[in-house]
Amino acid sequence: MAEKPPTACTPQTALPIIDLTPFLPISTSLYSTPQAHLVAKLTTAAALNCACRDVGFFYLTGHGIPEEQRRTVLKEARNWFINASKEEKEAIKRWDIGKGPGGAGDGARGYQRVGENVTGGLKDWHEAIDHYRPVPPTDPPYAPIHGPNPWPSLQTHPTFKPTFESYTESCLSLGHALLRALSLALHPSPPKEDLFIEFLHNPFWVMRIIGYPPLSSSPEREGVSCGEHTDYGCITLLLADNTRGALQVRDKNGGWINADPLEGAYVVNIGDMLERWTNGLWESTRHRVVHGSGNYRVSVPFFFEPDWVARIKPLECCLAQTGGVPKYDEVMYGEHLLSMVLGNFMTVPPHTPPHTPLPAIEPPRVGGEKKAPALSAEAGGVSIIIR
Ligand SMILES: N=C(N)NCCCC[C@H](N)C(=O)O
Ligand SMILES: O=C(O)CCC(=O)C(=O)O
Ligand SMILES: [Fe+2]
Repeated sequence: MAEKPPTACTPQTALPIIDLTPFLPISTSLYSTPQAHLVAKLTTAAALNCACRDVGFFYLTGHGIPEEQRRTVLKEARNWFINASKEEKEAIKRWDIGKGPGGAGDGARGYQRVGENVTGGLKDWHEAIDHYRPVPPTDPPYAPIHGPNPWPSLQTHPTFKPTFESYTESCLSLGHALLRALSLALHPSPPKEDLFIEFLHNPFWVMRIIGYPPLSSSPEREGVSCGEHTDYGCITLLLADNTRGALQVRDKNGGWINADPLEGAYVVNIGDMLERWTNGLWESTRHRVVHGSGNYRVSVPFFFEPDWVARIKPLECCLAQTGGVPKYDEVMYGEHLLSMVLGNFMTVPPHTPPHTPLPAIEPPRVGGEKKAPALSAEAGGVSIIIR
């Protein structure tokens, strides 16, 4: 008789490590019986439930994406940020809605220079290329986020586009596998892996390719590289270079945990839609980037999201575990994303120094219980970091 999977959680002071192997397509050949396979899945699912409930962030191993592919993605990203000229960068710039050549511009896709992103009313100290799932040019529900994505020139960077396109495919497969595991984590008995299938016919996705110059290179030599926020969708698969001490995660006591890179693993966190589906059983955990060391840091978060038109409200099995009263209004995922994304940019005069407080903006939240993030309280780095 196979061993029973564990049920109790142990208290966490660091990010838990979750092995997804039992949910990969190859996994069927790894176990001697279907029963042994199920036990392995339930063991992973139980660990996932604890990780999502207690921390909201975890390291993911056994994810099936080759190390070589992950290294290549980071190499391409770094190469472009370091070597592309100012003109090459501006050639694929993001435009405010309708402000690009010939009325182009979706307000989201493309290159963003250092200081163009804002979080909680403050400028972020990073540059980035944002890509979104390409959608047909006139498909109404997606307006104004209509594709395609702008790519660096094939002449100067011929391997960039194929590298990121094949990486996107890998992340989508991984996203589906992880959502099956999360389903089982919420519904182990009887075992149910398909809670999310109806929301994932055509999963939306967002990929940010981010370059972080050292904060010491900012005119004010302080502030944050990316302000405190939650992510907007299902799950974030974070691939980052080996810089330590940059990404910080809020713990349940209001302190910060360093989410340093772990060789071969993804850093994964849950987003706003999972908080809503679970009726708050799993919170979409706040995090920020404070890149204090002297190198140029590169990261590539892949946001695996529900269908654009999916209507998200607490799931029955989660309501049953949380007193039966929904804490969140129903929301269409695409509307939530739009309201968040369009708040990420603000046209500011070029002479404004980074990290001067901008006019306060209320981050749009549809329903839910989240408070607007504090505008500047965290920027001075007064919080305690537990290592
Ligand atoms: N797609 C995602 N999650 N992007 C997060 C970007 C950083 C936070 C954002 N400026 C904000 O104000 O929310
Ligand atoms: O660069 C990182 O480590 C995290 C970036 C992030 O949180 C985001 O883009 O949403
Ligand atoms: Fe994030």
